[in-house]
Amino acid sequence: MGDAMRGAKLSLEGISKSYSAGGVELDVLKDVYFSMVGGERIAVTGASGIGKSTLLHIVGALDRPDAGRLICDGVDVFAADDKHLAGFRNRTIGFVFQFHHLLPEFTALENVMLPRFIRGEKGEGVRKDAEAILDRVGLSRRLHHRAGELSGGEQQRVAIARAVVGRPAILLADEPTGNLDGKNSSQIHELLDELNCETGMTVVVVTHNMELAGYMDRQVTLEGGQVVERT
Ligand SMILES: Nc1ncnc2c1ncn2[C@@H]1O[C@H](COP(=O)(O)OP(=O)(O)OP(=O)(O)O)[C@@H](O)[C@H]1O
Repeated sequence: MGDAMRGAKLSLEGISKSYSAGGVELDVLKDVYFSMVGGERIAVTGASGIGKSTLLHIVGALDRPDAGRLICDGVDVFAADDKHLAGFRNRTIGFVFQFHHLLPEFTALENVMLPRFIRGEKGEGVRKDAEAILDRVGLSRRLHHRAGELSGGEQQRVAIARAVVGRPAILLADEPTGNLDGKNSSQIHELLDELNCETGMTVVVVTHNMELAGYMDRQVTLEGGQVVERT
């Protein structure tokens, strides 16, 4: 996988986020303070609907908070204009969604090359990197399968390959095993662990699986709009 990635130092300082829907105001995140150092593996747990995805979307700059700052290696992320924000998302963050969001008509290889094309990179290097990372996640024999033809576990591995092909400092995974059986679920967690070890990238995983959460360096729970440290 070439040169090592490195986790970034990231802090949330007084982050708040509310939604209003149907005349009801919902305060999902309330003045959240939370820091992570580079290379940590963090599990985020909490009841359904408590705000885990909301938190992850803000950490990944997919959504803006109503108040508070996100500081990444000393830079105030949301103070930047949309162009720089897109740059942060594209270069610093890798995002794995619960339902992978692959393009079903495109091959595994094309899906993994896509983020690099979006960055404006092209050429043989992009293909080689995509092939290498697909090999790394055990899919060297599925490069030219359409994403829609792969099994659930294979699709999620392609999604992880796509998230890390740009060598992000931070990998955010929102219930990446939510739709997988126990064996596939363990394999995905092992893969995330190995990538963390090999590259030094920070890994933040939202999971309902307390046993898998127990293997992470830190476990935090979202409760009453706050991040509570468990370990
Ligand atoms: N765009 C939105 N507009 C209005 N309400 C929203 C919006 N997005 C989320 N919510 C509400 O905010 C709360 C937190 O949602 P979120 O998806 O962050 O929870 P979660 O902890 O990830 O849930 P789950 O474990 O079920 O995936 C929920 O009650 C949800 O209904």
